[in-house]
Amino acid sequence: MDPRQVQRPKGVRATLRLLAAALRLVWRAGPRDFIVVVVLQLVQALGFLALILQLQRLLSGLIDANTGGNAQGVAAGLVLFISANAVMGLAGAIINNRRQIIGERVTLYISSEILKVTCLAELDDFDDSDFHDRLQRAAVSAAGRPMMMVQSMITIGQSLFTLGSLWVALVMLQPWIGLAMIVVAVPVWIGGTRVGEAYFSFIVHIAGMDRARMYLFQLLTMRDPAKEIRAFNLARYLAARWRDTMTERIGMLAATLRKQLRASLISTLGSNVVLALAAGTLIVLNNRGVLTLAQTAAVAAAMLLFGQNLLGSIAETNEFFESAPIVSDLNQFLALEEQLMRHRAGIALPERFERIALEDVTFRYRDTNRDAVANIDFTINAGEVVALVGENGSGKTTLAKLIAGLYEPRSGAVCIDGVDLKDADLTAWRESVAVLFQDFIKYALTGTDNIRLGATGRPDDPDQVRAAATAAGADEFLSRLPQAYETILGPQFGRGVDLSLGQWQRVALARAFYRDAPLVILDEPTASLDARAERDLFDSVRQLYRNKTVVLISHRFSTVRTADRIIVLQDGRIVEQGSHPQLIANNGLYAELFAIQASAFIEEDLGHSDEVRQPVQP
Ligand SMILES: Nc1ncnc2c1ncn2[C@@H]1O[C@H](COP(=O)(O)OP(=O)(O)OP(=O)(O)O)[C@@H](O)[C@H]1O
Repeated sequence: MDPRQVQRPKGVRATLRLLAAALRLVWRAGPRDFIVVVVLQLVQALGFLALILQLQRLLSGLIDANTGGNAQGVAAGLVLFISANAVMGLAGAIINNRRQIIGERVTLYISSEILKVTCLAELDDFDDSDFHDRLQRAAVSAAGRPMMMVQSMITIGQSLFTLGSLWVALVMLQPWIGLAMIVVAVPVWIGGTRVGEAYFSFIVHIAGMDRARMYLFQLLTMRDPAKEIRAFNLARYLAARWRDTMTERIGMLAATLRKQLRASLISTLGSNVVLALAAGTLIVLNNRGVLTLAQTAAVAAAMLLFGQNLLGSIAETNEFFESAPIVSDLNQFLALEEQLMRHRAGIALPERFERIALEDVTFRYRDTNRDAVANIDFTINAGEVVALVGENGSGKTTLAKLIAGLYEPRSGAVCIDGVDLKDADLTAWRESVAVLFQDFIKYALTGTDNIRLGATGRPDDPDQVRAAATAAGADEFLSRLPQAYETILGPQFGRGVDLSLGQWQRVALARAFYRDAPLVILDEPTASLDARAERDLFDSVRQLYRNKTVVLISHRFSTVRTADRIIVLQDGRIVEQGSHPQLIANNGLYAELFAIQASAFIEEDLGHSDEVRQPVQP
């Protein structure tokens, strides 16, 4: 992604707006702790003011006492001085304690907000690498940022209170020095913004690369890819590629850190020069008798504290400016929620539909240059079993996703009882659809959970879970597991066990059965099933889906031939449709594909017979 496309907060106003947004964030995450911290910071700052003024009084008292004055005032002043110091120490301890919990709460709040957006995002967004980069920046790069920003904000807030009260004390003691102290802060501000910009540019550049690196890391550490990576001896090769991307990242980070260091050094130097000039002025004022010794000492102490506080807050300021554009970027990501929500609100569809009509539907995936499906026109009536047939890449799954409302057509419409899905309440429509994808998820959860995920809104009913499993042919093996249905399916958690691919497919089918939706889309439901399981499945499908509408995708003609209607796709277009006998009589693509599959069986059979018949030549 071009980093110039990313909006950054520019100028004092934008930074202040961002600060306000960050404050809102902290407020929403935990208002009580926030108030406690702010009040204590105020106490600390006032404590500083009291300390400085008390110091001057103490010094004057001491000088008075030395010259024969009253020493009682000195003792009382000393008690006040120590009390103020103790209160400040206590306040500091409580602030440190509370800000940790605020940071955690803000992280929890932000992560939940990020999840809200990702839950609303559509499949099309997940096909978009820019969306993944933004998500990566929000979830990974910005994950710790709210906490850092809050912490630096609190420290800066504390420093600002302190600096403010020291500044008031300085102005009261010597206005010119007070003015000079404002100038000291300018290089710190400029340096901070430079440091922040450098780091944000790095983060924007690195997002895609970081995702690729994490992907390689997952390939090497997750269970699913482990077998192929070992069988192909790929581990070392992939680890080397991972190391290369990591090394490249470190190189880019080092260059960014050099830029940051340069900016920090220049700003520190600038502030120190102004401080030195102010100190020189103070000496001159003392030498000329403009300030008394006590005043000079108090101003010097205040200046020292001011300088220390300011220079001590450079790291925090840099961190604040580093976090600012990242948090601004995060805010922009979170703002997507509103846009995505608008997309979801729409006309409510009836629970049971009568007709699904695809009207001249054309769809092209993002960043591709050809239509995956084009000019598709057909109708599915409630209760029909419609099969989609065609060679690999002909557009069957794409059509299924369009019907399920997972993608929006580029042109044309998918209408449910006359309502275009574009205008409908998609969440409600998806409740009416049960889809079993060919690449279904193998949830590393219990058998019960794997089935119950089909309808999480329904009250827990073990009988229904078992009924769905029985219909899908999964009850037999699930019951035999060590903890039966409560066994975790996946050995990576709690002594769970893995299943065979065919068994997994039956569990996924059970999930679809359990959903009990009026429209069922089965994308290659029998791909991993043995012949007996396939036959059993279709017996139960007919039984279970007597009152339902079924869209069936399969390369197995034994499976599709029973459908009421078969739609044949080629290169994303419908080339034929009809019942099995009609399509065979048509002698078109369907008949050709059917003949190829049938002859493959026969040839295999003959080939095997030949092998048996012909003796092996020595
Ligand atoms: N997310 C995607 N992004 C870009 N192109 C895609 C995406 N998914 C599928 N395609 C492309 O769309 C076309 C149709 O794919 P689709 O998955 O619908 O085919 P299919 O008929 O289901 O194939 P198969 O029989 O192999 O499952 C293919 O050319 C494929 O490369």
